[in-house]
Amino acid sequence: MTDTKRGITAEDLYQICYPSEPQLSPDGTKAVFVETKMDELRQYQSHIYLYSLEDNSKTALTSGPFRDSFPRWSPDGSKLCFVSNRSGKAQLWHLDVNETEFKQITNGPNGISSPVWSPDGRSIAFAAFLRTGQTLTEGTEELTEEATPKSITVDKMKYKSDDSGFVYEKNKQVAVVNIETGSVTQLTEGTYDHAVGSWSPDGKWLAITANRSVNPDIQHEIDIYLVPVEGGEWKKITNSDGTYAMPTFSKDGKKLAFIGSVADQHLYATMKKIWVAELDAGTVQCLTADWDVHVGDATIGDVRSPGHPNPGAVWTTDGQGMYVIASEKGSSGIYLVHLDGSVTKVVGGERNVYGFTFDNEKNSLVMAVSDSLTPGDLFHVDLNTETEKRLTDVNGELFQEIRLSTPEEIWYEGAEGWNIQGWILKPVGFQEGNTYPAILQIHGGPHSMYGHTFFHEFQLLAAQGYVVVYTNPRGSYGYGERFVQACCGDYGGNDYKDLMHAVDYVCQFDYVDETRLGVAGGSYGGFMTNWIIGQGNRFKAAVTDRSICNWISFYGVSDIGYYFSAEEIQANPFENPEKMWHHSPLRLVANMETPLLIMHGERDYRCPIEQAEQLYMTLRHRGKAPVSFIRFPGANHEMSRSGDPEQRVLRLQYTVDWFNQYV
Ligand SMILES: CC(=O)N[C@@H](C)C(=O)N[C@@H](C)C(=O)O
Repeated sequence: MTDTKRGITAEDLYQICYPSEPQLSPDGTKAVFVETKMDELRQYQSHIYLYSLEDNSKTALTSGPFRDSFPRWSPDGSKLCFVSNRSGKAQLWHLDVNETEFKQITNGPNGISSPVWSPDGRSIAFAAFLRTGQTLTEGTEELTEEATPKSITVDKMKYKSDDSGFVYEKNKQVAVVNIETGSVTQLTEGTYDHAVGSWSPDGKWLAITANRSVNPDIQHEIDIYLVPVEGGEWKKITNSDGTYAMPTFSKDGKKLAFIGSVADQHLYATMKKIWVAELDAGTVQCLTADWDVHVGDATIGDVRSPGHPNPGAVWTTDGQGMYVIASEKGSSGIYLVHLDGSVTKVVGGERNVYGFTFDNEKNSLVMAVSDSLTPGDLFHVDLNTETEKRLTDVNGELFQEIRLSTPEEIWYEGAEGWNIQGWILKPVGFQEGNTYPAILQIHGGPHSMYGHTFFHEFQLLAAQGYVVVYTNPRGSYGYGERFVQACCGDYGGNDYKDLMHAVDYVCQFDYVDETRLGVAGGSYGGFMTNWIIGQGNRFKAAVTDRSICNWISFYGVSDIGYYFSAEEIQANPFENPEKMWHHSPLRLVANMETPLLIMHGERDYRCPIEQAEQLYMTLRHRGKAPVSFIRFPGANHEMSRSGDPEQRVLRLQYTVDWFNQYV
């Protein structure tokens, strides 16, 4: 039989869509969710869909050239609210399920997000960005930046952020809107960022989070507060000793569960735990102190942007535990954490669960899942019968014509004899007896996790005839706290060796042509790519994306530079510049002879483009190896995952062309 399927292309990205934010109706008979895809103009659209679990029908509730998100059922399931930019800015909209008309509820000057229904279904709490001194209740003045301000006074250290640009003078405030009258009560103010958590079951309190420390620039703690909705004294639940998020009330209102980690540890390399506050006793306890697993989805892919709203800790009906997403050995699943600290896996498998939702009685759940061959779909799980059913196949038609490569899991010995997990994608159309070039892919973070999720770029390289090797060196999530922290202060040390051992490991296979190797990575993965080509000429070509090459300048130009370097490099430019320089690939430029493609977004505030400029200039000046520099105007650090679709496709094409030319 002839194989009529084809390999995936860069342009297939325009067709790939994914569902997110599933929300089961309280009675468990239907689910709403967001489906994100690109339109004919290659712009993103997100719409709200309704899936009936009774007749398995799928209906679009919204349409048009808009971004709709945050669908949320009212507690009795008769109404829906969602956030949409259909009137210009992201505002809260309301939809009666028996009617087709939407009603706009908020008119905040700068848009809103994160709606949460009150238990009586009359009000909705939400978050809104406001300029210092600006309120939600007075006027609707636009918070637009002057097109070209004549000057900007910077007096904070946290004055810019990769996703929001310049954030000086703006803060996130929490408010409540009455959906009948539209009247808005702003609950928070001041120069602090606040986030909505959950309502107490009696509707009197709102649990929120905020960093209200004296100096938020250097004090990173985020506390949980209870704010009385009708006004009055706040209650502080945590003790400014960590970063805590997503508080949820137990059904009896006596406890709060939340996710976080204590402050005396690393901000980025500390696994998140589950905490419970007993509100009457005023105690806070970590439930999962002995569970060496990260709570949250640490998986990294390239179809969705990370950080989709996830439900946090969802209490069981008997209040004896809570369901959460956690990440282990390349998979993320749903776990039940009991009040005594014991943990049961509820939904496992070699896959990436990136969202879930329960009905009121916790009889069933709907989850959003990706795996190595599926960008994302929804599944229903009946917890009583323990049966699982696939609800959607959003890319079914497209993927019917595409031949994907199925990854093979490997475990190999890294530095110091550590056991390292990784995967090999063989080329599409692989034939025994042939040899193939191989590309080592390195993830960023470094505290994230490659795993059982869809990676378009890897499939594209496999379709182009490459073996793709991707592993989780030390520093990755999924293998316990010691493992995730093991690269801190040692960038380019044993993390580098773990990666090189992966290359040694795959080069044992007859089908790998060890004279034709390439290496690629983004962000920390870009740092490591630069580091690797500074060590020698083992690779024929390299592609470094949104990379870091000089920690001394990164410290001052990155939105997180001054504290990220302190934890990750364990140095700063005024106390130990030698260490900053020691770990900088720019130091190794005299050794670099590998053809290098440098790609970088011009509005990347995480790893600003000056990093790419320094590397490009020195390599060009030295003139020993081909180097090409592609700048992406307007693109930020998330470009490869959620940026302009045409730029994403171009980036993939440049990558393939570079490897095809030099490997
Ligand atoms: C915490 C952080 O943003 N680290 C960056 C240096 C990084 O490596 N980011 C990764 C997740 C990326 O892929 O962009």
